[in-house]
Amino acid sequence: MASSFHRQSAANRSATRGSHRVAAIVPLPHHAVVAAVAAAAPSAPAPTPVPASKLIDGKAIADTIRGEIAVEVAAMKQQYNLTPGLAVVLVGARKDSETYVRSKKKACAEVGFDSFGTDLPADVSEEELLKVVEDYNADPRVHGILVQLPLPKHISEKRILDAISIEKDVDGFHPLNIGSLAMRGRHPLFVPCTPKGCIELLERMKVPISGRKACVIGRSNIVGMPVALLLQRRDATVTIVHSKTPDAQRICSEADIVVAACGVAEMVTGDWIKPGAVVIDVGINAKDDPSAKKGYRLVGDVEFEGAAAKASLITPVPGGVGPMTIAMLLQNTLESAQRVAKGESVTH
Ligand SMILES: NC(=O)C1=CN([C@@H]2O[C@H](COP(=O)(O)OP(=O)(O)OC[C@H]3O[C@@H](n4cnc5c(N)ncnc54)[C@H](OP(=O)(O)O)[C@@H]3O)[C@@H](O)[C@H]2O)C=CC1
Ligand SMILES: Nc1nc(=O)c2c([nH]1)NC[C@@H]1CN(c3ccc(C(=O)N[C@@H](CCC(=O)O)C(=O)O)cc3)C=[N+]21
Repeated sequence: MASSFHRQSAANRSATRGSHRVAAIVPLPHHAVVAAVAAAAPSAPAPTPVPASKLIDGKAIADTIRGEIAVEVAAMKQQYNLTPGLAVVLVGARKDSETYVRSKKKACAEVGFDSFGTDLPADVSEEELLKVVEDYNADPRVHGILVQLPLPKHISEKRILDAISIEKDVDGFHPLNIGSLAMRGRHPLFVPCTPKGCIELLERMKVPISGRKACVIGRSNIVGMPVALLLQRRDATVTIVHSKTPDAQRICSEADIVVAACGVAEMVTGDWIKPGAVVIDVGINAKDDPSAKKGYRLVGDVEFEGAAAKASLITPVPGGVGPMTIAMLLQNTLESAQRVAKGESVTH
């Protein structure tokens, strides 16, 4: 049906120099009108689907990694009688944070980890939160501690994150971890989860990194800067663009690999993408969508359809980097438990 409408309108178009309104003024056969109405409802015509061969299926890759982790956990229980444990601390009742924390706990259960959780009210004092972190630092059942961000305004994020014992900092946010990432010959204890997930996607998709031009859009401590450092460690030539960069679009359009982490919904359009580039979209933004059950849907920092038309490979949102972040959190927690099991001392 849809194709017959397209054929019909194409025929009409030649007589009217491309105006789509022709469909309304030139009588169409009944079946074409039905197709036109279907195509117009509920809003714009559906875009051409992105071929599966272009998609980086982060959810499937994360599922594979979680399967690999579950095997390691079972072996560790056998060999060392030790179960990895992750503690997740949530302050306040932000809906998105609650959702993430729930999925982290579920992911722990699925791979056979113990999970510990502390939910605190939004008005908890900094001292009380510090006490929770210190208790987890001292608890031998806990190999990883994650304090869900953002924290309420009255609490110093820096003070809390600095209090997490470096051997349990599975988020990899400690300055020593980031510092090690920036130095040749050094290896951080934990690589931050989202940046690690981006690299894992490139590696599992066999995307060459060495010698390629990469553009990272964003320079935050938790995504942009560490992802740029990781790409650079793998011998990419990396340019970081940020909110004060003039001509970010032109710079980006020269890159073979683009990592978008600017926190601006659908900012990176097709014009930013060099034909054949690989696009990793870290962004998670809620966009109003009355046709969606929840009234919104998730979109990335990349305008997906336009970028996909240019890219050779692209991550979707949801189902791209997000699930990898959780898989990498599990992997970091497993590594932490393995260090304990093997009695490895922690040095930088
Ligand atoms: N999938 C996942 O697991 C995760 C997803 N996210 C998502 O990733 C995105 C980035 O997160 P995060 O790094 O925490 O965000 P931040 O807001 O901390 O940082 C955004 C960065 O983008 C830069 N930026 C902002 N506007 C522009 C612009 N117009 N042009 C170029 N650069 C710009 C900022 O520049 P400047 O430094 O100059 O201000 C800043 O460096 C968000 O969409 C977030 O929701 C985050 C964590 C995990
Ligand atoms: N200490 C700390 N560490 C974090 O790693 C951390 C944090 N705080 N605060 C918030 C951000 C955000 N983040 C995400 C994790 C998973 C998905 C994810 O799984 N997203 C799914 C969709 C989930 C949905 O449907 O809502 C997807 O993209 O497919 C998204 C975002 C971790 N963060």
